[in-house]
Amino acid sequence: TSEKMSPYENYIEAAPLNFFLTKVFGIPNHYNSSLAVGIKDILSASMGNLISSAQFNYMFDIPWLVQQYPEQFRSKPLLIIHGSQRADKTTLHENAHRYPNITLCQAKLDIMYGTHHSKMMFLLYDNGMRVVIHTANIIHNDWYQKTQGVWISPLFPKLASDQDLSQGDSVTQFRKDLLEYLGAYGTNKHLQEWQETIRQHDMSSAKVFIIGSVPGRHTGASKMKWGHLKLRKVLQEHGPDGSTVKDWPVIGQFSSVGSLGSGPENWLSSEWLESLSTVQANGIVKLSKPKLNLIFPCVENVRRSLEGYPAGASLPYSIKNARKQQYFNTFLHQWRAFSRGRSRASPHIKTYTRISPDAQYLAWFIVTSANLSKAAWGAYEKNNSQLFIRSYEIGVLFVPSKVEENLKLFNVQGVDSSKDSMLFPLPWDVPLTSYTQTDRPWLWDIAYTDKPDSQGNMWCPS
Ligand SMILES: O=C(O)c1cnc2c(C(=O)O)cccc2c1O
Repeated sequence: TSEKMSPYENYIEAAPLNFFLTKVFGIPNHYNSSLAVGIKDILSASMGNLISSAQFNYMFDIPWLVQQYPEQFRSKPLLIIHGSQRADKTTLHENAHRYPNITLCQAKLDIMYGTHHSKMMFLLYDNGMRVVIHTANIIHNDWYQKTQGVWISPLFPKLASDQDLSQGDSVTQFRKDLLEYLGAYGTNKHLQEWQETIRQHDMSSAKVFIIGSVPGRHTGASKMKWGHLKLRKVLQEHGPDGSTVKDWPVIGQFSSVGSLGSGPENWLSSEWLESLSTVQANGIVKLSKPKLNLIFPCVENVRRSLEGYPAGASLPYSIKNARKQQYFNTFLHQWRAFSRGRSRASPHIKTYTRISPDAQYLAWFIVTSANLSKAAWGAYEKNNSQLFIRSYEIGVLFVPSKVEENLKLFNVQGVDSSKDSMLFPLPWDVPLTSYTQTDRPWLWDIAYTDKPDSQGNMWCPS
């Protein structure tokens, strides 16, 4: 293995949470030197001597992906898990065809409008494996000038062959939940081989919970396994206590918005917010529903971004949905990330958290592929007896007590001098910045021709 400290080891002491943002081209280097990684860093030989890998995603530029691996790893077996169908699937196969080491696996999407959104890497080395859960498509633009989130697992060592395979799970049941998520893809030989590989690795060092979504109408014991009900279940058991977070706001930050219903009580402020404001079930404290703050770029945020209006091609909020839910605008705040040098790096990251009113503490934090939509998080059906989910999503939930035994909260800014504090590297600025009177949420399918963007262009979608 390489003698020099690998970039990952350099960061690990500064990133006890393994939570990084992607490097951004065109901002001062300081903001790319700590807590930031590029795809080449993730795939670099300093992370391990790669034997094979798997890439779960929505969009793939296969020739570009191959080029992101170090030359000596470009012919290693690579499994690509996608949700493309019909012409998109044909195109993917045409692009993969010339790489004998690449195998394609199509995730079943039997439900209308469902997508394979999940973004995850399995990296198998000669001395263990890593799991990477992130928010970026496998295309150049997603790793160039956007704000994206990446969780990189510690190196999970291989279990000794005589070791009982039931060993090696973590306090958050990371491996069990990951295997259950993979099980939902059904019987695919290559995915089943990866499940066996995962079973052979000790993942006891994983300190995050998996919050996944898989398409289906989930009932009975499966109802709480996915989407916002999985979050609700984890927070009931391991969340903050009600007295601590009473009246703490919930913050949602995302890069796309679905059809949320004609009023907040249809889904947003009812079942969805109820899950995000769940506290440990011991308290009988009847909590008032907390304030909900949402972060989604306004037109000006997009216009001024490094990419200009084209950043909005990855912010697919449609006028059709927007006009049906004007109430949504009352929750909105601007994208601002001055603290991370990324106010102009348009967000494609999705994050959710519960934060103290003075913005000093976090009760928990999620980075995920899931945007603000019923398709991603699920919606109750049949009198709350089933949860209907359309898409595959995956994210990780950080809970203080699972990161460190007696840690109750994460610190946000300035470090609380008390020993039991841990700084959480927020991707965006607090306090939040409201929209101005004239600000409107970015909509990707209308024209903006009164002011040119940072590149001097207008936006005239066809
Ligand atoms: O990251 C993703 O999984 C993802 C999924 N879908 C889209 C769409 C769309 O579905 O129309 C448009 C533009 C960007 C994305 C995107 O970035």
